[in-house]
Amino acid sequence: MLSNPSQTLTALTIAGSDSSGGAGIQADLATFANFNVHGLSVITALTAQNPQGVHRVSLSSIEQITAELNAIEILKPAAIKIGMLANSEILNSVNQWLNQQPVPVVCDPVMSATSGGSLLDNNGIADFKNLLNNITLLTPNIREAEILTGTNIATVEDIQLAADNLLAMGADSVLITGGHFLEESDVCLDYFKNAEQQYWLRGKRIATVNNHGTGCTLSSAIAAALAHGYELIDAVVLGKMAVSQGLSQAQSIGNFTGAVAHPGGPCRIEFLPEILPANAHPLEYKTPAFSRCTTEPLGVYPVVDSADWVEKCLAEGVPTVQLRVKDLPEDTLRELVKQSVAAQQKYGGQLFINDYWQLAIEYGAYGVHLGQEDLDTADIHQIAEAGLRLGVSNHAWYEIARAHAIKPSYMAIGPIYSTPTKVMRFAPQGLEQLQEWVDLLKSEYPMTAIGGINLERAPAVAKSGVGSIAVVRAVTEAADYKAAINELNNSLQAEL
Ligand SMILES: Cc1ncc(COP(=O)(O)OP(=O)(O)O)c(N)n1
Ligand SMILES: Cc1nc(C(=O)O)sc1CCOP(=O)(O)O
Ligand SMILES: [Mg+2]
Repeated sequence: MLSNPSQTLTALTIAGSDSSGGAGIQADLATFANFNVHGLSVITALTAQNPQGVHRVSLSSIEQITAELNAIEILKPAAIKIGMLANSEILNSVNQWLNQQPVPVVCDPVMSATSGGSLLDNNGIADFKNLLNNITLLTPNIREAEILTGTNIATVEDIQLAADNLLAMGADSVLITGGHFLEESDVCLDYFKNAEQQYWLRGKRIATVNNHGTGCTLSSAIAAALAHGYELIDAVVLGKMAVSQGLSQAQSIGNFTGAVAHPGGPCRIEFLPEILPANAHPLEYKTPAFSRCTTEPLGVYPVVDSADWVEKCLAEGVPTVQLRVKDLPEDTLRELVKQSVAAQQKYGGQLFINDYWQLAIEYGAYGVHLGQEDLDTADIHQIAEAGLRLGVSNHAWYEIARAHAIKPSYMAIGPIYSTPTKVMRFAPQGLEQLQEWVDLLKSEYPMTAIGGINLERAPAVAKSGVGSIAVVRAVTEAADYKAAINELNNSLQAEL
């Protein structure tokens, strides 16, 4: 899933062995390998199980578990995944060791096997809250959330309440998975919450009985992504994609139910989850219907700060242009938008207005370009209903999943290289990340790449197949802007 890092990354799973190979340590190590992370393992218990049931459980001694934990410490796991803990004695000794660990911990509160056998005794369940202060992300399914909170979960509101309870019990963040919620629906809804944010993840429901190891795969995939240094919210998206893709390829074993597959390789867009807008009800949210762009790919895309520049670029035949201005008085802004729309009517082309979506609607611009922060406040449905196109900026997996819920007219990816034009919270993506996102998204969205792209870098960017290059300085600071537009266009045309 994630490419090879420059040095070996390690992640640790503390879990039980599943003799049938689909869950537990076996699933965790396969998942780590898929994410190019070296897996360390501390085995809390050996289970003799197959798809018909758990036949026997043999617990590791506390001495053995402690020795293994201490032994692997020098290999510096960059993230930890916790699965089966079996009883309160093991739980409390693992917890004591976790107190000294400075890395993120993802915990799947394993209580029973898919086939029904108990994997955590009642004292362990009672002591579970002891562990929660050391947990970065808890990933219970509905049943586990019910047991940990002592509540019944039947509705969207019940899930939200359970998440609040689990946070109050001490977990930093919680992801309640919805595999067993609204099972007849064609979507699967998971709910994420922490002190900073809450959102619903909506993914395609993969209807299969071969789902052994789903919770193990999700939690270890998130841990592996954290080991790579991803933010938690991005790691959750990557974990969800790995599970959906794995379920889509899961097969039975002979006549027996099988487990989540670990196919590796690039992810397909059908497995990219949507992160629904924060104020949307997950059962009522309607995806806006944005018009497609007229000219796709979007081609050379200058991002400029005056109506004069809009006109010069459109006169030069660029297919797409953006008016991007900041901190101007209302009167000046109106005049700029009005003149830019007039230039578009004269020369044709696709004019996007950055930020000022109401003015864009009022003056009949071709489209609006919004950043992720703007998505919190803009009325997305109003923009779509007014017939304007929408472009959205993306800098991370979380943002892509968020934009995917809106189905914009195009997706912008940036910053590809570092740029002095704008203070960015994100490191440069580089060409490899650009390529991964182009391969994932291009079948559904026209795309553009932005950030630090100049004439020398344009051929390499165009090679990704992105189909469009958005630039500020490469046009507005060029000695000869017409020649610059021409050269950028040549780079793109060479890859069509
Ligand atoms: C084509 C394109 N991509 C990204 C951006 C950045 O937009 P945004 O995140 O809204 O940031 P500001 O431009 O408003 O600073 C863009 N403008 N155009
Ligand atoms: C406005 C903007 N948005 C970016 C993003 O990554 O979202 S990068 C960027 C600045 C691009 O300027 P230049 O072409 O001069 O590097
Ligand atoms: Mg903006």
